[in-house]
Amino acid sequence: MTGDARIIDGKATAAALRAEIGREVAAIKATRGLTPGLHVVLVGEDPASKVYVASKERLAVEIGMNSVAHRLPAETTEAQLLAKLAELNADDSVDGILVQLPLPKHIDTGRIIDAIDPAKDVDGLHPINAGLLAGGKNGLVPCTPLGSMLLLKQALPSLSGLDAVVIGRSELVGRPVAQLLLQADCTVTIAHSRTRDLAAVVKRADIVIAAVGRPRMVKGDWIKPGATVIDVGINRLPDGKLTGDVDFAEAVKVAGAITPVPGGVGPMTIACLLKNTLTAFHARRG
Ligand SMILES: NC(=O)C1=CN([C@@H]2O[C@H](COP(=O)(O)OP(=O)(O)OC[C@H]3O[C@@H](n4cnc5c(N)ncnc54)[C@H](OP(=O)(O)O)[C@@H]3O)[C@@H](O)[C@H]2O)C=CC1
Ligand SMILES: Nc1nc(=O)c2c([nH]1)NC[C@@H]1CN(c3ccc(C(=O)N[C@@H](CCC(=O)O)C(=O)O)cc3)C=[N+]21
Repeated sequence: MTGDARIIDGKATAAALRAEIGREVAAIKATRGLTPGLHVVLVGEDPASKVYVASKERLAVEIGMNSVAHRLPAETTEAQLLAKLAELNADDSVDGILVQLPLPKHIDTGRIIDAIDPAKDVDGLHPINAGLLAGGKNGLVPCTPLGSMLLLKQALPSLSGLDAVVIGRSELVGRPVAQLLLQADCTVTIAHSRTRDLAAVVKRADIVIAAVGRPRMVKGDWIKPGATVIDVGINRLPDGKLTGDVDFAEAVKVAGAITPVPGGVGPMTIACLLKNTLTAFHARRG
């Protein structure tokens, strides 16, 4: 492989996906007088979370959805948060519920996720949705894995038989993206902090999905020439800039195609949240 990799444009792909969803929302309004509704619950004052929630709210409004952010104080108790979720579960106008993570330490995240109606769980984190995905039967699929797969399929029309390495095994990203790759008939390896000789494991891969949370950890000489690299990492450097988990400057010289940070998986995550809200709307309200 000579020359630089093709840069996969997540920003443009996400904008196109949002425009398509916007047209569907408009059609639902015109023909049925209904508006899909997304509700994001934010507990506390985490600055990064505040920015994400504002961005989700703005983009949902832009495509014509009802978008409500429930901002609760940091001292909200688990019981109060469960009561808020019960209220949203019972409200027929609420199609999607997302509880922004991380939650304050005094709240048990698992208990909160379990309390979301799986039919409204647009983050795809409820054990029912995770279980369906593990069984190869999709319910609501987590947004970042879904967005990563859409970008991957843009670069590689056929994934069947390819070697895929996922670095990271979190419930939010690594595990579900590995399930989707398996569904697409890849041979999947899941690497994590105990993996021996990560560089050699990555070197075998036709597809690398990096979801680690360590800035520029994946080096250019780990990448098989021509491989497709999806960088999920969002790391803020001391100078305020964002960088991925892949050393982009090095990897772009070796890979066949690569996603940038920013402008890669991040915008797709939000577009897929809106897509999941529409999917949840149709599944519940026809
Ligand atoms: N683009 C987007 O929309 C989103 C981006 N992100 C970003 O993706 C990244 C991952 O997020 P998330 O999955 O939530 O993170 P977690 O911290 O939950 O998981 C990180 C995973 O990486 C593994 N890991 C850590 N260090 C190493 C190492 N040195 N070598 C190999 N594996 C390692 C961990 O292994 P172990 O299990 O053994 O501890 C763990 O499985 C972060 O940068 C996050 O900001 C997250 C969500 C959305
Ligand atoms: N319940 C829950 N679900 C999530 O999906 C979830 C979460 N909690 N907590 C935090 C992480 C992180 N996350 C991002 C979404 C969009 C961008 C994004 O759009 N990033 C832009 C840049 C934004 C900027 O400049 O700050 C980009 O990569 O181009 C990033 C990160 C969703 N998360």
